[in-house]
Amino acid sequence: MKLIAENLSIDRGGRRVFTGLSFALPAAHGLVVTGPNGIGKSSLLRTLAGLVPPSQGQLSLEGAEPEKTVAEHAHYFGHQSAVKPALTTLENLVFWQDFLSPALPAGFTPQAQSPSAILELLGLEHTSSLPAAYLSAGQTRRLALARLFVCPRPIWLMDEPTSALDTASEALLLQLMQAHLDNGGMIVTATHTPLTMSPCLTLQLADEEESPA
Ligand SMILES: Nc1ncnc2c1ncn2[C@@H]1O[C@H](COP(=O)(O)OP(=O)(O)OP(=O)(O)O)[C@@H](O)[C@H]1O
Repeated sequence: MKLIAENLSIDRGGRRVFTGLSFALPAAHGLVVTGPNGIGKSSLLRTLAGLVPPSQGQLSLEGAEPEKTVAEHAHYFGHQSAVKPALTTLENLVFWQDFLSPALPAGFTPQAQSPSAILELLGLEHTSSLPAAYLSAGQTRRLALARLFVCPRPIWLMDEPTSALDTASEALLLQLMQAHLDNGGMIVTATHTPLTMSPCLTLQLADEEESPA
């Protein structure tokens, strides 16, 4: 399995954010996208997630389930947590498990976890019958993360994944990210915080006008 971006251009609000971006990400690899504020890291992740269409260029996933798009092979873990506040934490996960369809291309074989098992793993079991509106910011992030485990998909798109997490939760997140790579998954993450994943590629976005000639 390989995620390939060819000659991508992305526009936001009528302005070109970047152009001519290409990369290839093999299975079981992470890709850390770095660059200054406003350079287009979140926009790239949103394009990979199918939320912002590219103005030019192509995305493809070699070795994918043929009837599914790149976005249908991906989980998007963005700034907003996609948590329904009126549902309990358990109901949130049951909803996502019913709503999302898994993608299990060759070489990617993790089992879906049950909502209650992943709540326990992420230290949220005591909140299972609590409306998600009552969770703290860090607990809400952990619930958003739990969604990635109830429906296995090989590509994780993670925008500043450590935000709002305490030190222990951040360490657990890094372990889970590494386990995802070890299972043959891929992670594209935009971050200002150094993250340890192995093997890992980097993609530095830079303002073309400020790049050396
Ligand atoms: N919905 C939108 N409408 C118009 N412009 C937008 C929209 N979303 C983002 N932009 C613009 O696109 C550019 C890239 O934004 P983006 O959020 O991708 O940057 P970023 O590299 O992730 O920044 P940061 O490090 O601050 O999170 C910025 O100039 C931003 O103002």
